[in-house]
Amino acid sequence: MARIAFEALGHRYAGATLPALKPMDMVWEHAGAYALLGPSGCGKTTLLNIVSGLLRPSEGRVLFDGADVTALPTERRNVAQVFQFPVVYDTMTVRENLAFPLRNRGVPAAAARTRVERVAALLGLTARLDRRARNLGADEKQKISLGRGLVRDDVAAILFDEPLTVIDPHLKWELRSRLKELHRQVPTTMIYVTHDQTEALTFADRVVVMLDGEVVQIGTPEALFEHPAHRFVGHFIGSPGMNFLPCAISGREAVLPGGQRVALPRAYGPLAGTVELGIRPEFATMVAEGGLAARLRRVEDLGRRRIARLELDGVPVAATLPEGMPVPAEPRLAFDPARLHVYADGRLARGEAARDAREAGP
Ligand SMILES: Nc1ncnc2c1ncn2[C@@H]1O[C@H](COP(=O)(O)OP(=O)(O)OP(=O)(O)O)[C@@H](O)[C@H]1O
Repeated sequence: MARIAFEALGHRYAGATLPALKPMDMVWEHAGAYALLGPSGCGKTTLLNIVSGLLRPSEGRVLFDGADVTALPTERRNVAQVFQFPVVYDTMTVRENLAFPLRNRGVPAAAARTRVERVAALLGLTARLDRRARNLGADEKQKISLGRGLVRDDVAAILFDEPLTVIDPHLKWELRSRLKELHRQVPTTMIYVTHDQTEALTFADRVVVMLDGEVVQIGTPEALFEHPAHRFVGHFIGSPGMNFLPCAISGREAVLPGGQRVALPRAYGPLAGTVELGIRPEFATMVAEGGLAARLRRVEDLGRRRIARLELDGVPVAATLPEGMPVPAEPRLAFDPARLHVYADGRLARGEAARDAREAGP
């Protein structure tokens, strides 16, 4: 397993006007489970291919445990890769397929057998071990691909590129949990590319959120939920996503477009660009009295909770309608002050309290 560091890493494809990756510095720790999450075209595959050595970056360096691997081809990086579509030898049995990466490395037969059987058990392939791969369905072939990626325990990293794309939806949940379990048992640096937030949040200890060739936040699933560093993270993570209300900041208050005022947990200095108040629907609650006046558009019953769709000073807002509360005739909305964030041009603004704490740090 390796600690992977990027130094001023960037990439522009030949002839492209915009960079696929903007210059970035970043570290992925030993044995971490990382997910690269973002919409199509944000640069996830480009970054993964730079890590695997399939692509040489146009700028900067990649280090594995401090050693510069930027110019090394894939076969000299000691990485395992699992792609979207199965890569299996049809004429071999499942056991032979799984053992292949071990045989290639000269792992003794007894050790290889133990390892193959362990991985097969984790992926639910035990009963199929002596079947030819050719006779299996797409799901099972992809499980073999996953197994071949996971079977060695001496790799620098295992790279997964949307590995559950061909997997049947009901199996996806199961495989996600199995991969997580495998990471617990064999702590290897794992990098998992996906555009699916559920996959990223289930698998990863740290999620790397990308947008337009930039890493906009690296954080635990909790951090992405509690403190989205970028408007995009607030919107992309969570269902429904975070609410954003245009506002003006006046000391410790946000003034909404219709003039209603919201008390803030901290003061903000002058902010440039478009300023917005961010609040997750989980922390915006309909109340019987007090709070802010709003107009109710509709209520969505999601089974375990009810989401009210409102307009607050003309801006659409999703909020929580507490269990048992009748739909009010005159809707009022209260925000949990500790959960309010302010964004300037899409980026989280640090308030005075946060700034003081940072300055007091080492
Ligand atoms: N070989 C290439 N030549 C030129 N431009 C490319 C090439 N491959 C990717 N790009 C561009 O680089 C940007 C990043 O692409 P990349 O494939 O890394 O994104 P992604 O997040 O993996 O998207 P997807 O989920 O659709 O694979 C996109 O604008 C894409 O069009």
